[in-house]
Amino acid sequence: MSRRFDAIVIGAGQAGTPLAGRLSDAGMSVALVERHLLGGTCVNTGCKPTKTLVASAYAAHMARRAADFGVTIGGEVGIDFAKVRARADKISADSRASLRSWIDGMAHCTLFFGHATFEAPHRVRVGDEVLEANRIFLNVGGRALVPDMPGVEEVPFLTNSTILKLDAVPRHLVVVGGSYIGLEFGQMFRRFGAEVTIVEKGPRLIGREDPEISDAVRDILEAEGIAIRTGAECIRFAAQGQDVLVGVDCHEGSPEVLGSHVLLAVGRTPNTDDLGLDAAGVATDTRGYVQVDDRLRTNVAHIWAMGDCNGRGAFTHTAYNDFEIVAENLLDGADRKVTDRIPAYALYIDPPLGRVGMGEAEAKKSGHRIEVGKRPMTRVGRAVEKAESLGFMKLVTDADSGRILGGAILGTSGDEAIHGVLDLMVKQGTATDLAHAVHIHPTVSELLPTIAGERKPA
Ligand SMILES: Cc1cc2nc3c(=O)[nH]c(=O)nc-3n(C[C@H](O)[C@H](O)[C@H](O)COP(=O)(O)OP(=O)(O)OC[C@H]3O[C@@H](n4cnc5c(N)ncnc54)[C@H](O)[C@@H]3O)c2cc1C
Ligand SMILES: NC(=O)c1ccc[n+]([C@@H]2O[C@H](COP(=O)([O-])OP(=O)(O)OC[C@H]3O[C@@H](n4cnc5c(N)ncnc54)[C@H](O)[C@@H]3O)[C@@H](O)[C@H]2O)c1
Repeated sequence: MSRRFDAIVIGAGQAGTPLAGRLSDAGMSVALVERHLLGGTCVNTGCKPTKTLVASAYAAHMARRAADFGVTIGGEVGIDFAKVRARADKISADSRASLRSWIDGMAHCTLFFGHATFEAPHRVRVGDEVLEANRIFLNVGGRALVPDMPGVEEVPFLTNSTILKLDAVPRHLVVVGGSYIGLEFGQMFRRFGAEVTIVEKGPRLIGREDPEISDAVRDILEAEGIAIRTGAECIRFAAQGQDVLVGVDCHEGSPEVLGSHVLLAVGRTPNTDDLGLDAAGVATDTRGYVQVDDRLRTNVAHIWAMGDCNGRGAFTHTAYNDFEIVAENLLDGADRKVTDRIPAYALYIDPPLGRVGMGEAEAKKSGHRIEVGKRPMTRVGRAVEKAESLGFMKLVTDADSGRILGGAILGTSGDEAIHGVLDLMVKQGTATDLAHAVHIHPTVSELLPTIAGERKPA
């Protein structure tokens, strides 16, 4: 016997749970299915634990720099890694508990724990239960990609999930992949006391950013003693006693790195391979991402896909925005679209990189005649006062219309201050609008109007 619902939501991630809540509030009966932990990646193995660990690493770093501020600390700064980990574990657990009480309070929502697979376009199996619904919403997220690199099966390796279970700081952490996950964990473990080597196959770190951002990030990390090997074209692994030998074959430097631990941070893959999508006729692309239209409908009219599994975003805020698009279109008569979203994100190294819209190279490539306003953080009063003046801020505008095309703040509070640019872009503001805004002193944001007024052809 199957159980009928108005809607089935598969995955209690960043879009699934709020959607279940809105549908339930609208009086619909909802089955919410989760196979592992409520909150998905962000809460359990992504944003929340990592940003908690980043905060501990920052505290250690600032404690080591105490003398710069005229503060004395009696003796060396130590790391109580068990406490560091417990803090992250608790923040994730608290978040799960709060999600559980939210879901339990939903009037028309039934929570099923188990792995969901399609049996037919309207039918989903979860263990012994068979669920049916007129509408089905996928929010199944993704997991760490483990490519078929030579030797990878023969050595123990860590992913973003398993690294959170370490009981001690690795002696030498070799991070494969020089993007978000690799750089955040790399810097954090360096600050916890590990030797760290980051191995990136591309010619530079965070290869999607403007080269000057990649270069500045590299300088920041190297200044903390992190070894960086870019252009590592032939990565391979071999066990050597308790350690792992990572072959990098770079053009210069040692051809191999011997690490006590290896973290694979080379991208993510969607959790769509074991969902029985064929039984529902839902199409995916060659990498397994569910194909959706601008309103997040799949090729099957009663099935939607939200969050990382649709390949249209890879962040918590984009997954949550997917929920807003689907819910408002369905329940409020709205017509919201993914393409209305302005790309924005932050890289949580220290100092953080806040990014919005296009970079300089991308703006040029897309045919704009551009102007750029730029300032090093050494000329941002607040950064100097805080003795955190690494990095720079940059604004990219269209020379003809004055429209803001994008911005980057690699610097203290860059993740927060970038929202001043983002909010103006949402309203299609111009550089003159920004230049005329009177920002609060002393802040990092107060220099945004200044660089908007000082922009030059680029
Ligand atoms: C280390 C790391 C750090 C990150 N830091 C940030 C950050 O600082 N800021 C940011 O914006 N983003 C960050 N992200 C990305 C962010 O975590 C994801 O973009 C976000 O969690 C995606 O949400 P989602 O709802 O699409 O999927 P998820 O949160 O992954 O949720 C999917 C859920 O579906 C469940 N599921 C899967 N298949 C099935 C099935 N067949 N049946 C039942 N349940 C199923 C899973 O168990 C999971 O709970 C980070 C990611 C990582 C890995
Ligand atoms: N602050 C944040 O918002 C945040 C933090 C962490 C993760 N995330 C999300 O998680 C996702 C995954 O992050 P990620 O860093 O794993 O992936 P990514 O796709 O951003 O970067 C993967 C990196 O690994 C490199 N690479 C690929 N194959 C390699 C190989 N064989 N050897 C060496 N290097 C190789 C790539 O060139 C690239 O630099 C991101 O898309 C991001 O959205 C976000």
